[in-house]
Amino acid sequence: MNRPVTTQSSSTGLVMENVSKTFLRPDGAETFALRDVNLQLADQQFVALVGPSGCGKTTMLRMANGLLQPDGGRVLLNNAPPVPGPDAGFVFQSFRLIPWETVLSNITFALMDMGLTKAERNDRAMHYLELVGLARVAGNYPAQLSGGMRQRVALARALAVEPKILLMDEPFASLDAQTRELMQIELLSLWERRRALVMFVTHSVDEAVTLADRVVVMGAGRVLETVDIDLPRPRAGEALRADPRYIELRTYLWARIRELVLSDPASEFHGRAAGQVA
Ligand SMILES: Nc1ncnc2c1ncn2[C@@H]1O[C@H](COP(=O)(O)OP(=O)(O)OP(=O)(O)O)[C@@H](O)[C@H]1O
Repeated sequence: MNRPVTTQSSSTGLVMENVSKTFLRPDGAETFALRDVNLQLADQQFVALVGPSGCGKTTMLRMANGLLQPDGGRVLLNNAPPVPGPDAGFVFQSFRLIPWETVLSNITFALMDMGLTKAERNDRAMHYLELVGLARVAGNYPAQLSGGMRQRVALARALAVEPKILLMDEPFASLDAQTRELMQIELLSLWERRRALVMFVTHSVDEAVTLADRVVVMGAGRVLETVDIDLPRPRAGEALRADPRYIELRTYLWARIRELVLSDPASEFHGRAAGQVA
């Protein structure tokens, strides 16, 4: 399973070549967020990024939509440097909805700079609200919705711009276990219907294996390994979790991440034996 980074002949998708990024801390010290990252992700692939806290996952997402520029190397999205805007849809753990706007306006607002008429913006927003099953709350305000509903609105907003790449930064981490599983099923069903390249950051190995075609394992700013998830789709529920291949992939990835955490001097678990951490 310890495979090198694969290169694909397709020129669409996301390419990172020798990408490095350093941040300056307030005390003047340098933090290496990404070091010499090489990665090629095919269009329409579902990719999960996993790795210990601070290993560069969010930095990678921000590079993928051009919000951050590399200090070294280059990033290409469909053969051109990514530019912040409608090429990418972003979904965050904290939803980031505008509290004083209705659900519908939260989505139409994201469509403002796309050259659409007001009627087209409304139609498109309603279409995506229907897809996530929330057309009935279009006139509500975010505070009137549950956490799961808010995240579905955020998802509809990101999908409504019909992005080339969907960037999701721990989007389901703040949801309860049942809602999280339902959101995973919903996301996969939306993705099956309208494919885009998805980069999905998660701390959950189960979530990564359930959702992704490929899991990118990161540690200390580097891509350490990519693992292909060769499980059949659709994926969900007990049958998936009982699949011996699922268990094998999950066990392998969990052991890999545990090893990274235990060997990270910045981790509170640094130096503990693997058996001491459940
Ligand atoms: N704007 C910034 N200024 C200074 N340092 C930063 C900045 N953004 C990220 N870093 C540092 O870069 C490193 C990588 O951060 P990043 O947020 O990409 O990690 P992560 O893997 O997403 O972490 P987590 O899982 O905790 O969200 C960390 O050491 C972080 O402190």
